[in-house]
Parts: sequence; C-alpha cells; structure tokens
Amino acid sequence: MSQPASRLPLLQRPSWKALAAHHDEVRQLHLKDLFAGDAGRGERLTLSAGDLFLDYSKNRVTDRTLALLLRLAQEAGLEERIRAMFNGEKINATEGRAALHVALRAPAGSTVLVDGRNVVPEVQAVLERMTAFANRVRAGQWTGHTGKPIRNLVNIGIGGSDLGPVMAYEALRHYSERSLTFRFVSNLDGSDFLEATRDLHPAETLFIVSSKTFSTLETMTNANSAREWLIAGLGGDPKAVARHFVAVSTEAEKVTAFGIEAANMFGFWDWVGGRYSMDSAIGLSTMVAIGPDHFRSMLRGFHRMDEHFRTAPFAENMPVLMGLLSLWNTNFLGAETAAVLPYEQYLKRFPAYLQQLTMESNGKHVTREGRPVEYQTSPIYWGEPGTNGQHSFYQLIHQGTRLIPCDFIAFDHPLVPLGRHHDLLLANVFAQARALAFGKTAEEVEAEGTVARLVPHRVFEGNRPSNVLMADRLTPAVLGQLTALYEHLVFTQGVVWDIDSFDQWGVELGKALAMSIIPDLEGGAEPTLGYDSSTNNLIRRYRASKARSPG
Ligand SMILES: O=P(O)(O)OC[C@H]1O[C@H](O)[C@H](O)[C@@H](O)[C@@H]1O
Repeated sequence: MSQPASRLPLLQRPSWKALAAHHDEVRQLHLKDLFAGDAGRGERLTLSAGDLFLDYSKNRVTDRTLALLLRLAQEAGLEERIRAMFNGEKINATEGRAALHVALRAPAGSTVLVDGRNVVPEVQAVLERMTAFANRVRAGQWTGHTGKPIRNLVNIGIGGSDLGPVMAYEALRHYSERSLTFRFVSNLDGSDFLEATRDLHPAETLFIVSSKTFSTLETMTNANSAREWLIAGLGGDPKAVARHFVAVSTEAEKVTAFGIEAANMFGFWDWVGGRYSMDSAIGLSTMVAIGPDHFRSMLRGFHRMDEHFRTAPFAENMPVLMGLLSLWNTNFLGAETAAVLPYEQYLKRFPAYLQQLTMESNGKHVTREGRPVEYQTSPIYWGEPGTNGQHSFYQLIHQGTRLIPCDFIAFDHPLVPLGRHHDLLLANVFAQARALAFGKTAEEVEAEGTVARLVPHRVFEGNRPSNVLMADRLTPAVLGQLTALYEHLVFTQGVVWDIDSFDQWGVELGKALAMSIIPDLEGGAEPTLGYDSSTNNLIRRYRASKARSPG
C-alpha cells in the first residue's frame, strides 16, 4: 500500500518532484513574458484578506506553479496541522507544548481548549487587569514612592519580550499617549540601560520587567541595575521598588523572589512562544501607550487574520500563498534572503521584529523526527524602511548577483498628511516593484543615447520577484492583521519543511558557554582555562587588559 504523501520525506513527495521538473521548464521565463502573455495578470494575481491587499503578480510563477505549490501544502497535511494548532494540540513537540497564540486574541466568550481547559476566560482576565493598570497610569493615578505620578515607562526584556513591544510602540506611536515617555532596554551592554534612563527621574519612572522565564541573563541583569538605580535615586529606601516595578512573566515565584508583588504581575502561559507574545501581557507597554481600546482593536485585527487563515481555501489564503511563494523563491529559485521594505516610517522596527519571528521559528536543520533536512529552511530576513533603503542597498537588489525577493508594504493614506510626501512615497513603491520585475534592456539603454562603454553598467536584467502588500492606513487593527499574516506564513512554511517552528534550541549553546566563561572573567585568581586555544587566548588577553586598567 502506498504511504500518504505527508509521511514521505519532502523531496520524495509527488508535488515536490513535480515542482522540481516544472522549475526546469520555467526557469528561463521572464516576468516580462508572463505579463506580456496575460494582460490581466496584474489584476488576477491579487488577493484581499481583511483590510490587507496583496499583489503577488510579480512573482516568477505561472498558474501551474501556483497549482503545484498548493498541492505541496495539501500533501504536507497543512489543513490538519492548522486544525491541530487551533485545537491546542502540542504541536511544539520538542518542548511538549501547544503553540496557541491564537487564543490570545480569541473573542471573549469563545472557547479554546488546552488540555481540556478553556483558556479564553484566563486570557480575558489578564486583559482586564492590564486594562485597569493601563488606565491608572494613563490617567496619572499610578503614583510612585514619593507620590508623584508615573510619567516614564521602561520595558526591560529581550527577544520576544522586547522586539514585539518595541515594534508595536513604534508602529502605533501615532495613537500613543504623548505625555508619557516610553523606553525599551534589552541589551546586556550597560550602555543600553544608561542611555535609556539618563534623562529620567526615578520618582516618575516605572519599570516593566518582561520575561517569560524570568531568568534570562540580559533581562535579570538590567532589572537588577534598574532596582539599584531606583533605590539610589529615591533616598536608598528598598520599599520604593513596590510602586516602580511591575512584571510580565509566566513564573510567579521568581517574580516575587525579585521583590515584585504578585498584585503587580501580569501572567501568560507556556503555550505562548516568546516571539508570538506581543499580544499577551508582554504587550503591556503597548497597551499603556495606545490605550486599552486600541489594544483590543489590534487583537481583533490579529483574530481577523487568524480566521482568514483557518477558513479560507488555500488558493485564496494570504498567509498560505505568501508562505508558498517565499518557499518557491527559497527552495527552487535559490534565494537566500528576503527583504521586507515598509514604505511607512512607523514600521521601522517591523523588519527587526520579523527577523526573530521568521528566523528563530524556521531556522532549523532537522525535521520534526530529528532527521537532517535535505533542503534550505528559513531565508534570512532583513530590511529597512523605504525610501532610505533605495539610497543604500537597493543597488544590490537591482543589479547584484543574488536574487532577493522583496515584500513592499505600503498604505493608501499616511497617518499624518504632509504636502506631497505621500504621493511621492507611493510612486517610489510602485516604481521599485516595476523596475525589479521588468528591468531595462541594453536596447532601451542605447536608445537613450548612452555611450556604448556604459551600456552594460546601466542594464537591469529584471525578473526579480516582489510582493506589494497594501492597506488603507496603519491602524492598530491593520498592524494585528499584518503581524498575524507573517506568523501564519511562517507556520505554513514550517509545516511544508516538516520542522518544529516553535522551539529555539539553537540559542542554548552560546548561552550555556557564556555562563561558564563569566567566572573566568570575573574571578580574581588566574583561572585554569580548558577551552580551545583561541578562546583561552581571548580570555587571557581580556583579563590582562582589565588588570592593566581596571574599569
Ligand atoms: O522572555 P524571556 O524568557 O526572557 O526570553 C527572551 C528570549 O530569549 C530566548 O533566548 C529566546 O531565544 C527567545 O525566544 C526569547 O524571546
């Protein structure tokens, strides 16, 4: 009896083999030919989901490519895996956990089960507590140790406990309470803490210590420095901590041991991965900044995309399609990276946020069963807001030797109109996507009267794929949809690649080694070093330099 396709290794599945053969047939096709042969392509290969509009026509695909990619998703058992995720099954197998970020934005009154327990009431209860806290701070009713209202909030966290809050704060700054100051400290490098707090007064400053595990070296080190800074600035009274620290964590005991009262802790659950947590209590700083109503609206946006992902047929399913197109670019066209280029200054941290979401999720080298993968997994994500990127690295995207698929993100309306700016900005989005796809031939360059010697330098071969993602304007709900779109795109790819998208063992080795090296740097007596000769030498050199000029 033949096995179901989803049991076969990816490279042996019929759709993968068909795609490989198909790739041989279409590799010479240029986007110019695809557009010339189909007058309606630019309207046809588009899709709306919620408030988002996607033009994917400038990908190097034919209708057959798309059909085969959709079959690939089917053969991977994507439908069943989506169901498993939404049903709270322990799809994060290596950590024995569900990956249920969708429950964080499930509407009040709905049911999402984890181990037979409906978690929605707990999620809603935390949201209610966050709301009460946010309202108090925003109204100036949360006073510090000296009785002054809190005006500054400093989120201390790293990875998923930082990137989501920073990204969302920047993205939704237009909606934020401008009388409050928000800062984000993540790096173990003390400069980060020092620069973030140098102009703040402790009496008006509240720290949100955000850490799922409440044991991350960076966050705990920064939180301890924050405590010292606060106590020193408020006359040395340790009791000051109570009114100036709140915590967001899954680890209640560790939070209390740090000296933060249980009443000032906002919880979440082990089924929320760090990089999927910006809509949990980790979003506390976001809620204080934009207010509970806007935060709820962001959650509704996430949920809208969840429902689209859960119910739309694959051919009209935006995360599925984008995930498959990116997989086509990676596994068949050989793209090693993917650029995310928001033409919206408020989204300036979106590429950094996506780096953790995509690469920590899908940067994996073995299948779920632990066999080495025989294909590339996550591409390297990077990007900067347009138009800045155009004046630095776009040269390589247009004329370099590598294929860099691009996601352009743009909005019909700016949040604050200013003269001609928006039309000029959008003209650049459309121009870039067009230039990448269609390029400029030697004949066209010659026809402009270019001297022969310069012609090759001015040729653009084109045929470089891109997506254009658009929405009316950047609202909290749109940000939720956009973020969930990429979350589910990552999920789609992880299912096809047959990897665990929800663990991150790759960050452990370096962490553990650092812990063993710390005493070798801090100890007074010369340590006996048992590392390799390079590490030993670096440690000795550093110790000698410190000894010569301490501090
Ligand atoms: O929230 P925390 O427990 O402090 O973890 C912060 C971050 O550090 C870890 O090393 C992981 O790589 C990230 O996924 C996580 O978001």
